[in-house]
Amino acid sequence: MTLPPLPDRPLDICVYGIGAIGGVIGAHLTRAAGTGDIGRVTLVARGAQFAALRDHGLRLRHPDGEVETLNVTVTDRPEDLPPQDVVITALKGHQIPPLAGTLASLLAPHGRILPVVNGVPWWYPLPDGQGGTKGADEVDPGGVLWSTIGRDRAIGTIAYLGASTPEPGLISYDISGYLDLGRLEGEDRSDVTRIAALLESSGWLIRQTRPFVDALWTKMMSNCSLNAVSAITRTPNGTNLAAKPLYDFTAAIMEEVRAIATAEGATIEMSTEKRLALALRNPAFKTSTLQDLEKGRPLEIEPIFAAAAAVGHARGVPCPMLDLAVEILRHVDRAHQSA
Ligand SMILES: NC(=O)C1=CN([C@@H]2O[C@H](COP(=O)(O)OP(=O)(O)OC[C@H]3O[C@@H](n4cnc5c(N)ncnc54)[C@H](OP(=O)(O)O)[C@@H]3O)[C@@H](O)[C@H]2O)C=CC1
Ligand SMILES: CC(C)(CO)C(=O)C(=O)O
Repeated sequence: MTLPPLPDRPLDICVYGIGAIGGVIGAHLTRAAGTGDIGRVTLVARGAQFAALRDHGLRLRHPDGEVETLNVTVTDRPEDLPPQDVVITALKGHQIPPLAGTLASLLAPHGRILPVVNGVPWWYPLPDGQGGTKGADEVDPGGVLWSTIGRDRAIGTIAYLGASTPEPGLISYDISGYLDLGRLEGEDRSDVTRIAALLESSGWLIRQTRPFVDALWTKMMSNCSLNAVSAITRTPNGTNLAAKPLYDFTAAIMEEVRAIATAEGATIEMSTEKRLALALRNPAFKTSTLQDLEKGRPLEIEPIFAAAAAVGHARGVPCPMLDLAVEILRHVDRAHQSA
């Protein structure tokens, strides 16, 4: 990796996309702005969310129900911001490629990007068939992020938590959790260590699972199954898992993703039964895919489900249940978008 090191001063941070996850991360960082290693913290939002945050601050509903109001520095004009040391994107997978140029311009030459995203991340290297690597086409069509931003700048970031946006300006932190940060084995991790410490100082629980592919595919196991089934049925995990055929469908996808993970050199330690039992602890939680469906938004089908299936196909791992879920979701999404 030939990136210049991060500067030896507090780091300016921009959180790009203030929805559920960006709202929770942005709130924590804003509270800690100007302390320790955290410099200025700026949020990038748009539309009604931008107006509400600017005019009334960010209201964070904690998992215990308490609501905290924070004054935030927010803009809807990222092009006006000075170069940032760290950019955290909390966008849907399909919302990132169109922002490749904006994100590249926003980053200082030494800037790092933390894409908090479910699914196969755009920086995840897959064989290009010519002895090199490339990103997943389903995630980064045409390799625009790969070539414009560059995968070296990206620090893998996985959100193990549940959040939602009930109304503009209100971020609901529904299921408390942690962020898992990492790079692939063999890559320089000094920036990971520093940014992990910085996030921890803002009140986050941070893990740095090694090898990081284990964390990545463990999360993928949940998303490909729980998120898919909830969007197909339009009901939360608790309702789905109470019906044996849906429990079995969810579990079958989990096992397929486990096999794909193994082919990718990753180990998913958690058993399918344990993961499903964990989901049942929050039976009413609506996955982010179900939240999108209910809000009439496009679903993250290609970056999460189709990309995972594509990795399976490329590795020769059969994943018929995941394929079925992808096809049903594409139909659901098409019907929904044309309604
Ligand atoms: N919600 C959850 O519990 C979890 C989500 N995740 C993952 O985290 C990622 C983020 O998800 P989540 O927070 O739920 O998504 P949200 O849709 O809640 O948030 C995305 C935000 O980015 C905004 N945005 C999109 N494009 C732009 C743009 N060009 N300029 C400014 N703002 C923009 C959206 O605005 P607008 O509303 O106008 O589109 C929205 O506010 C996803 O990959 C998701 O799968 C991971 C773990 C849990
Ligand atoms: C909370 C969880 C793990 C559910 O699968 C998730 O990541 C999501 O809703 O996107």
